[in-house]
Order: sequence, then C-alpha cells, then structure tokens
Amino acid sequence: MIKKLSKELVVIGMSGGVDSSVAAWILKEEGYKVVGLFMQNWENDESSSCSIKNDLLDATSVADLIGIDFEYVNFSEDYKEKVFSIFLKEYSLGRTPNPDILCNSEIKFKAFLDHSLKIGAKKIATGHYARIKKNENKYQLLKAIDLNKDQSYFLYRLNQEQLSRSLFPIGNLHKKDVRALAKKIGLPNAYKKDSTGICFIGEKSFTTFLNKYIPFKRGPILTLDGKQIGEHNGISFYTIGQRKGLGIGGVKNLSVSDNAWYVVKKDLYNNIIYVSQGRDSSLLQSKLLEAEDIHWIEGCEPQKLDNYLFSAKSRYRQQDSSCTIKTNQNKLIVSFLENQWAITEGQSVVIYDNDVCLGGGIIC
Ligand SMILES: Nc1ncnc2c1ncn2[C@@H]1O[C@H](COP(=O)(O)OP(=O)(O)OP(=O)(O)O)[C@@H](O)[C@H]1O
Repeated sequence: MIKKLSKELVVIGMSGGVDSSVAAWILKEEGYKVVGLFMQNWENDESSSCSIKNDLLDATSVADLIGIDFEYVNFSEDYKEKVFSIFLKEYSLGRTPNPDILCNSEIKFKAFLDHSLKIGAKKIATGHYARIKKNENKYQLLKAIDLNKDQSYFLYRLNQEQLSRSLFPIGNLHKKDVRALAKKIGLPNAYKKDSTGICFIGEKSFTTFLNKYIPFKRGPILTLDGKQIGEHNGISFYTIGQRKGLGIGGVKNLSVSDNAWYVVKKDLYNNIIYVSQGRDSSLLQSKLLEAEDIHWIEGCEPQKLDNYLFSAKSRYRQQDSSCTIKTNQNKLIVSFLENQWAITEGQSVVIYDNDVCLGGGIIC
C-alpha cells in the first residue's frame, strides 16, 4: 500500500459492521489521519435502541483497536424529516420505496459529509461495495469488484460533489477477503453477521412496524377473474411479486395448480389486491418501464441515448439486463430486451454502461 505523506483527515462512517471496520483499518494503513464516526439515525423504540447500543459498542472497540479517534453523532431528526417521512408517504400511496437510497443521498453523503467537512476533513469514507474513478474531470461511480456484493444501485443518486469527496476503501475487494482481513487483524467483530433489511425496522415484522404509522384498512384479495380468495391487512403492506404472508396458501378449490399465489396488481382506489398463481404470470412480466425524478451522476443525461445498449436493474437483487433508454418530458423510458420480473412502483431503476453506474429514476 502507498503511504500518504501528508496526513489528510478522512472521516469514515463506522456502523459496527465488519465492512466499515476493515475500511477504517485500510485507510489508516494508507497513511490517512482517520476519524471514525458512528451516526444514530433512529430513536423510537426499545429494540432498535438496543441494537444501536451494541453497534456503537462494536464500532468503538474497533476504533480503539486500530487506534483512531472516534465520534458519535445523532442525525435522527434529519433522518425523520428527509428519509422516513418520504418512506411513509410513498407507502401510503401504495408504492414500495427504497429508504436506503434516500439515506445515502440525504444522510450519509449529505448530513454526514457536511458534518465531516466542518470538523476539517477533506473526504469521507464508507464500507460500501462500489468504486469511484476520476475520468478526465468527471467522477464516475463503478460497480464493486465483488459483483455479488455490489452496492452501486443504492448510490445512484450521488452527485459529482459527493463523489469527489468520497472514498470506498473496500470496493476493490471481495467480501471473503474483507472477512479474512478482519480475522487477520483480530477485529472484535470479524465474525459479526451482515446486517439485513431496512435499518430502522431491523428484524421486526414489517407489517407490525408499518401499522404503527399508516392506518390500515382491510380489503379483499381477488383472483384476476374477480373471485375473493382472502383478505388483506392494508394495501400498503403488500408489494408486486409478493408471495409470502398472503394467508391464502390453502385455497384449494380456486387453485388451478399447486403453484404459489403472487400479488400481481394493487388497486389503491378500491382497496383491492389481485393475485395470480405462478411466478410466470404475464402481469409480473414487462419489457417497458417509466421512471420519474431522474438523477444522472454526471449532472446531465448520457450523450449516446438512441439505440445504444445500456443495462439496467429495476430492483436491487436482480442481474442488470440489456435495455435502451429515452427521456421524454422529465420521464425516463427504459425498454428492456427481455421481460423483467415484478417491476414495482417506487423502486428505483438504475442504468449502467458496462461497469459504470450512470444514474436512474424512480419507477412510476
Ligand atoms: N450507523 C452508522 N454510522 C456510521 N456509518 C454507517 C452507519 N450505518 C452504515 N454506515 C456506513 O454506510 C456503509 C454501508 O452501510 P450498510 O448498512 O450497507 O452496511 P454494511 O454493508 O452492512 O456494512 P458494515 O459491515 O460496515 O455494516 C457502512 O459500511 C458504513 O460505512
């Protein structure tokens, strides 16, 4: 590793997890002056405050072990106003938003970045699996080397200023090597499980959590030919392509096969959920989508639009798939070469040119 001559200050977001811990260690090895910063973005119920305390403890002990300064900061108010309120609004409109994307553009790479600049840092760092490349005078966001862990999807709303001030020290490592490094260095959290799910919901039941904020109204679950097959607990709690938690597994007399039932359509106005049997239902397949609230990382749309083959992901855990794109009156129109499964309103479509993440928009 190349040692820095001048000790430039970098603030790294330390979540208590293994990725940001190894990232902090790498920065220190590279010769930066490193400050670890733990941010609390949520403070409402007992179970989350317990896991926050544990994560904070883990982050503190890693900072001690690698010998860096450490700070704690509370962004809960910002988070509530700029991420959670939009998350709730979207759900109450029947869409399925992705709060991690908003958390990145509004909290990690805004509130956190502003705070870090105030304490004298030139750059911030996180343990995200993604890479940044300077191409002439533009900063590009690249997929991680470990495509299985790539998190560029969640970072597509970052802009040039944010990228110019960010470092992703583990973006060119594979997860298994990050774990191996953590063990070799003797990090206390080397064996800690990766976090899953939406951060403020954690391992709790999603419906129970959302019920506290969105008044639910029961309604019918219908087959496509209009037969009632069950009852839903509130349309907001269901998403297109959902299979589990419908409570209709045993409806034998209406089943045309043993295939599972999937949510294929939501009628918010009439409070009806439509289901169909089998993952291959034509209502779950589409080659075309429209997105709004478009964001391009370079600040302007790609030059080579017409007929150029990009690729795109319409949800995180999905291979990107070849497509062409067009923009029309603030809408991004994405035409895939192959059917995509369960395109869902409120999720983001993210556009790539090979490894380069160009930006995207919110599916409408
Ligand atoms: N509470 C937090 N405080 C400070 N930084 C955080 C916090 N949560 C996440 N981050 C930063 O954002 C990065 C990505 O967050 P994400 O929730 O995806 O973590 P992760 O992939 O599980 O990584 P880790 O193993 O570091 O927890 C983290 O690696 C860390 O740098």
